[in-house]
Amino acid sequence: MALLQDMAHAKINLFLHVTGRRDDGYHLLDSLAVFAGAGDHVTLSATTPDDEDSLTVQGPFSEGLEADSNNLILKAARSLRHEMGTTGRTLPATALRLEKHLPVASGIGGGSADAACALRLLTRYWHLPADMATRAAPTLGADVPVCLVQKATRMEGIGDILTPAPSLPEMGILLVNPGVSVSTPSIFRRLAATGGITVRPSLSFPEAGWPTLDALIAFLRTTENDLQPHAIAQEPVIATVLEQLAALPDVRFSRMSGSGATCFALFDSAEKAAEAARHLARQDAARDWWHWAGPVLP
Ligand SMILES: C[C@](O)(CO)[C@H](O)COP(=O)(O)OP(=O)(O)OC[C@H]1O[C@@H](n2ccc(N)nc2=O)[C@H](O)[C@@H]1O
Ligand SMILES: Nc1ncnc2c1ncn2[C@@H]1O[C@H](COP(=O)(O)OP(=O)(O)OP(=O)(O)O)[C@@H](O)[C@H]1O
Repeated sequence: MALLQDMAHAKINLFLHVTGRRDDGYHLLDSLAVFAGAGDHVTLSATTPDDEDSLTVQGPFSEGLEADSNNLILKAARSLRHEMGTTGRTLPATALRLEKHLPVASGIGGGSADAACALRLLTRYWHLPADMATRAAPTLGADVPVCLVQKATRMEGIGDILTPAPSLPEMGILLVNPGVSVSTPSIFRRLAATGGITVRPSLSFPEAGWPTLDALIAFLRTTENDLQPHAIAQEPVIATVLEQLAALPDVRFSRMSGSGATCFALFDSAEKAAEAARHLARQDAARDWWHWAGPVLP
């Protein structure tokens, strides 16, 4: 019987600037990440005391995703056990279940969101201090810290310096993935190979936030996703997705998230996003694409 459950929501980078490169090859970023209602479901059940933590994976995007020790959910469990290592406290084994609804390797942080979700669930189940999950998160991936927070956040550093975003307007979002998986390292490698770090003046967020979608969009138009041209060069279908999004009824803004291939479009409401999704689904080009429409989380 499931004891605890939580959702691993999709992370969307409304903009993503690459501002530098560290000696270890990791890139310095500036990004505004928000979370959509779309997400994977993770449940935790108790298991017999002698068992190891286990994982089963189901759901529409489970195919090809191994439930083995490389899965970020089991890595999250190991990282917390490692953090506890020196205290001598025994943590009971758990049976974790992932229902995978987000496309894998798609720029919306699915694996990172799962890892963060597992950290939240295990911290609750094992009654661990919250800062243990905060310490473990960056060891699991650059997007895991922001996914642990799961709220609109400015990401800086390599994704490890987080500041709550100022207030955002209500809006609807449509996420579209054309069914190509994109490896994040390959897109950063493409960017590095072109020496392509754009020097910009530092960006300031309005302290009072963006009271309307118009205000947010005016701000987003001063920004870019620096990974987008490199992802399009690798997967030209992303340009087709962006063309389709820009042509949707009532669309206000569209762009690629993260390292792709998922693109997003913003609307005045979740209802308008859902209406646009129905329109998109009728287009031949989009017949096999994954999409999700709904609210951006507050
Ligand atoms: C593109 C973003 O999704 C934006 O939110 C993230 O920066 C990527 O986060 P992620 O997928 O959790 O990334 P990781 O799994 O930690 O890193 C994958 C690879 O991407 C590159 N990488 C990642 C993050 C970063 N700030 N600089 C990088 O250069 C590195 O080559 C790294 O080996
Ligand atoms: N639970 C998981 N869900 C998805 N991918 C996982 C998981 N565990 C391990 N992985 C591996 O992590 C890699 C990245 O997957 P993920 O879905 O997080 O990419 P992404 O959406 O591009 O993330 P980001 O936006 O953080 O770059 C995949 O190649 C996959 O094999």
